[in-house]
Amino acid sequence: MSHESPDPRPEPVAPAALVRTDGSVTDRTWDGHLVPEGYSDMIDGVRELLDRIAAAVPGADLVASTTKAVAELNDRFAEHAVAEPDQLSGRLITVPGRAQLAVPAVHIDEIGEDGMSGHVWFGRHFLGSNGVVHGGAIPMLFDDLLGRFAIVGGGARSRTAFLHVDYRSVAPIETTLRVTAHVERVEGRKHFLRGELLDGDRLCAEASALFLTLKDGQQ
Ligand SMILES: CCCCCCCC(=O)SCCNC(=O)CCNC(=O)[C@H](O)C(C)(C)COP(=O)(O)OP(=O)(O)OC[C@H]1O[C@@H](n2cnc3c(N)ncnc32)[C@H](O)[C@@H]1OP(=O)(O)O
Repeated sequence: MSHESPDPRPEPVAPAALVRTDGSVTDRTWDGHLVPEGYSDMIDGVRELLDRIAAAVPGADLVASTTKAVAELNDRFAEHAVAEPDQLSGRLITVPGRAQLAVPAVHIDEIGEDGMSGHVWFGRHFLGSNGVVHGGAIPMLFDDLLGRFAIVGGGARSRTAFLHVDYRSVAPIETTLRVTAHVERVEGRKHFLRGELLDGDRLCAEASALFLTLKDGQQ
């Protein structure tokens, strides 16, 4: 059984090249590794695939061909495995979601030293139930976004000490939601940050977090 339904996915806005928030273009990760052309498009494609799989009831033919294609891709990617310091995924700071597939892709509209605003669109991959974003995806979004500000400036490595999320109202999937984040205060190594997720003017969730700059030699 198949239903014709309008495709709710927004037009892709992630650029093919890695465009920084000031409009300049880079082809490197934040720690200097060269990124192959089309890498962020590949990540966008895989994100879409996750949404498509979540939303589909495939026939046996499609299940079998997908299983075979995925097995082949797994083998090919295994041949290109690198050690953690050399990996690209998660290190593309200019790409929504840093090319880390577990992280919801936040598109930054404005960014400064102390805060940012942007938007995010959760596809079916992030469905909890009843048209609502999975509750676990929202802390993931905040941890990643707020953690980014803990390294703005000196670029020092930091780690989440606590992340508190209040779910104020449901966050719908397949809807463009607004995201804000700002630094509340800094006390030595301690960076206190806050964030909000909004559907229009309606507050869906808010977060407060403490990130600690790591000491020399701290793992
Ligand atoms: C761009 C990329 C963005 C990605 C962001 C993703 C970030 C992450 O998810 S990191 C992974 C998740 N987090 C972790 O695994 C952290 C595990 N915990 C730890 O490693 C340690 O407990 C760590 C580093 C947080 C703190 O340890 P340590 O550096 O020894 O701090 P410590 O000396 O105990 O405390 C320092 C200060 O922080 C305070 N503090 C520490 N933890 C907490 C806490 N949970 N709540 C409140 N205050 C705290 C202490 O009270 C102390 O305050 P003060 O200086 O005023 O006395």
